[in-house]
Amino acid sequence: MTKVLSGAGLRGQSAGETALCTVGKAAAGLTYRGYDIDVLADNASFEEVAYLLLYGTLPNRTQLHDYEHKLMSLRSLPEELKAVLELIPKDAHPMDVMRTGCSFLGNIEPELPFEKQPSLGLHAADRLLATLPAIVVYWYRFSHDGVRVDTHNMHISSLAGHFLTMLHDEEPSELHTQVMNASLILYAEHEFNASTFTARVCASTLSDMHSCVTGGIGSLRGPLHGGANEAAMDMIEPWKSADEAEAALMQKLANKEKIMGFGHAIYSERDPRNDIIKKWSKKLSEATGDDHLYAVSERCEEVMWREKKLFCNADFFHASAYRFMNIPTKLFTPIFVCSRVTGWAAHVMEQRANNRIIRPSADYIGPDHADWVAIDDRP
Ligand SMILES: CC(=O)SCCNC(=O)CCNC(=O)[C@H](O)C(C)(C)COP(=O)(O)OP(=O)(O)OC[C@H]1O[C@@H](n2cnc3c(N)ncnc32)[C@H](O)[C@@H]1OP(=O)(O)O
Ligand SMILES: O=C([O-])CC(=O)C(=O)O
Repeated sequence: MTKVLSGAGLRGQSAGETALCTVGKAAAGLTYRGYDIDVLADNASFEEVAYLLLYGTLPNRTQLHDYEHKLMSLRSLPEELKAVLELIPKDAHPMDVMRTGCSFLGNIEPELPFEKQPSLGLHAADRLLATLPAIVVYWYRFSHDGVRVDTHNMHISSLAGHFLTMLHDEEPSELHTQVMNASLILYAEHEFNASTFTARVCASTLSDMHSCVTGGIGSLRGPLHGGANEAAMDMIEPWKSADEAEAALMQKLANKEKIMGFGHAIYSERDPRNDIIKKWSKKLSEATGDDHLYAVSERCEEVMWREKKLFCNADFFHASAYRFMNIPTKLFTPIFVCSRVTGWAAHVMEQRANNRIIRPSADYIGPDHADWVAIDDRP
């Protein structure tokens, strides 16, 4: 059996410096470059937040206009990439599609020599930010509906609106655009979480942006990280009332199961993003005439706090919010990618600006010495 080391998971250990984000300030706070998450979610567009993370300051009106137009102009997918996406079967997981799409784009549009001109990294980041939503929705609509979506839309400036329009073939309501915008802001950045750390380790070898982001997608996929929004939906979907949810959840806790969408490696009191997405989930529940899903989610929150003192993380109320907007469960974690790519890329740029290869040590727990045994003498 594997021995769990006291330092397992590197919890509480600093692995470097960042100017991008604070997580768990006074046990519960979150800021991006000093701006509080509540303020950003209430006032900013996702594009403003992306600019803040990647370019270092909030854009003025002209800079924002230019940035939005730049991102819009980068939405088209190359024909070779579309051909690859069309080969991926319908039952593939969209996170695998994104991983492949990102990696393939790196073959046909490799990042130019960023060592000589660091700003080339930002161009690769902007291209990924503009194309990742197109990659996943193009594949989804082709494999599920046989439709080749035109991803080059110069009409809708927000990534939130563009994503929902490509997915549903119609422009979203104001409410849906607002919720998606807030969701993208909440998911954009989170210090040295597992996927960002993956991207930074990759960057520290002086690898290219596409490799760093591809690695980030792979790390985010797991249910202990970004995959939790999808896993939370799978859990709550069958429960048709709050009482049914409570009984089923109590059984899961008795079985010592992990409940997806609860707990956090850094926050100890609450996840500040939960109040924000929960508020939007409630608004959507009222707007759609939902008669149980929001109540089920709220009861899960009550039971988990009462029984385990565990709070909802950013993922839990995202599940119901996305369902109310008719987003298929399999696309929940890919939306997280469309947002977190800003954080990953900003960390890659930060790592490159002050780089030393990341190479920690391990505490060796194997045998001191092993005598060689010839192959025919082995048991
Ligand atoms: C966007 C994001 O990535 S947010 C995280 C999304 N992930 C999830 O929602 C998955 C469910 N949550 C978890 O697995 C964990 O809470 C993590 C991975 C987020 C954090 O993990 P850690 O910091 O290692 O916390 P750890 O696992 O040590 O938890 C401490 C105790 O609480 C328990 N616990 C933590 N989270 C949960 C949970 N969701 N359900 C049940 N018990 C839990 C653990 O079993 C452990 O109990 P023990 O001391 O009796 O063994
Ligand atoms: O920070 C973490 O460990 C997980 C994460 O990415 C997030 O909560 O957004």
